[in-house]
Amino acid sequence: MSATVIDGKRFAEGLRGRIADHVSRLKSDHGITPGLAVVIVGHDPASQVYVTNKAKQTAEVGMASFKHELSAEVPEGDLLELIARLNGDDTVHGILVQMPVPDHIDANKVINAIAPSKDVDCFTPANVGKLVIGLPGPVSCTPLGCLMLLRDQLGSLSGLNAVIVGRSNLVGKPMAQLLLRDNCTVTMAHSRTRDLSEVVHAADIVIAAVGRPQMIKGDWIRPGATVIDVGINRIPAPERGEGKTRLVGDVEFASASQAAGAITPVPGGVGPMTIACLLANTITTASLINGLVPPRDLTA
Ligand SMILES: NC(=O)C1=CN([C@@H]2O[C@H](COP(=O)(O)OP(=O)(O)OC[C@H]3O[C@@H](n4cnc5c(N)ncnc54)[C@H](OP(=O)(O)O)[C@@H]3O)[C@@H](O)[C@H]2O)C=CC1
Ligand SMILES: Nc1nc(=O)c2c([nH]1)NC[C@@H]1CN(c3ccc(C(=O)N[C@@H](CCC(=O)O)C(=O)O)cc3)C=[N+]21
Repeated sequence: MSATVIDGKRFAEGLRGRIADHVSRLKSDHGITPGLAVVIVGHDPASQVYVTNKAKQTAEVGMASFKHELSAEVPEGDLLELIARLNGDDTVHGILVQMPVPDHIDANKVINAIAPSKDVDCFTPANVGKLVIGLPGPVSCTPLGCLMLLRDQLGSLSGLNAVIVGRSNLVGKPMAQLLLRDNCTVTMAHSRTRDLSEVVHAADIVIAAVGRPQMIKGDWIRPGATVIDVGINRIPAPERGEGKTRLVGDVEFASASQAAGAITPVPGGVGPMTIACLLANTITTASLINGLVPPRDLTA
């Protein structure tokens, strides 16, 4: 069997189109231009690409985009001061500090400095709490993107066995909350999980968020399962020429796509959805800051 390849890139384009429509309504009906500030510390080339894509897509949907690049040696206090300034800036409705930050900076301090009302990553304890108990607010971007692709593919997720490999605050944990909300039976696997291949084999839905290139093999996948590959790993690709690299996920795509019913590719799967959901969250925060009800249909 050969799986349906889920086109996250195209799905994200559609979502950005709906976001652009909503932005123009916010402008014309309420005089609000949603604004997103992205802060990057250091010069990691992969992060730079990601931040540049984000800025470009933010502008394309009609939002205001603010980019702040700080040197890798910036003192923690300067970063916290910048965040405080953005918290107080009425043209900014969303603040994203690209992770990871350099070792001399305490990531928890940075997260806690962001006003929850502008926390479009859904990193602050206040917003994580809202997510868990189901109150309106931003929803973690990557998990939200995965959920949208799953709903589009499967319709109802009710009663399905979902296995999430990886338990980070960024992906695994919020993913579990969203799938639980959609009535999946959720299992979280991690580096101490025994018999991982068997745990994965029980899943109707597999979410791979490990950060290990092609670790999850095709024969672990239950025939017909839906596989969402969050991993973004750059590996050497000598076949493309000396020193060249390519992106692969955490799933061995060639073998897994023989077993799965549907599977996301890397690139072109979850990644573009993450950025589109970030823009959707900026509409949510811009609405709430201005006392408006955030649109529910955008990411439904
Ligand atoms: N597409 C997108 O938009 C995004 C992609 N990513 C990518 O997703 C991947 C995961 O990111 P992130 O969640 O931040 O990663 P983290 O490194 O924070 O977490 C990795 C998780 O995988 C678990 N793990 C590590 N090794 C194994 C193993 N051998 N078997 C089982 N579990 C294991 C770890 O377990 P333990 O807790 O026990 O250590 C941990 O929970 C990365 O490739 C990242 O680049 C991330 C964000 C967005
Ligand atoms: N505060 C914060 N929030 C994040 O959401 C966050 C972060 N920090 N740090 C890093 C990770 C990683 N991440 C990605 C998002 C999109 C792509 C993406 O668009 N990928 C394209 C390919 C891009 C390429 O070619 O390099 C794709 O998969 O098709 C990748 C990675 C968000 N993260």
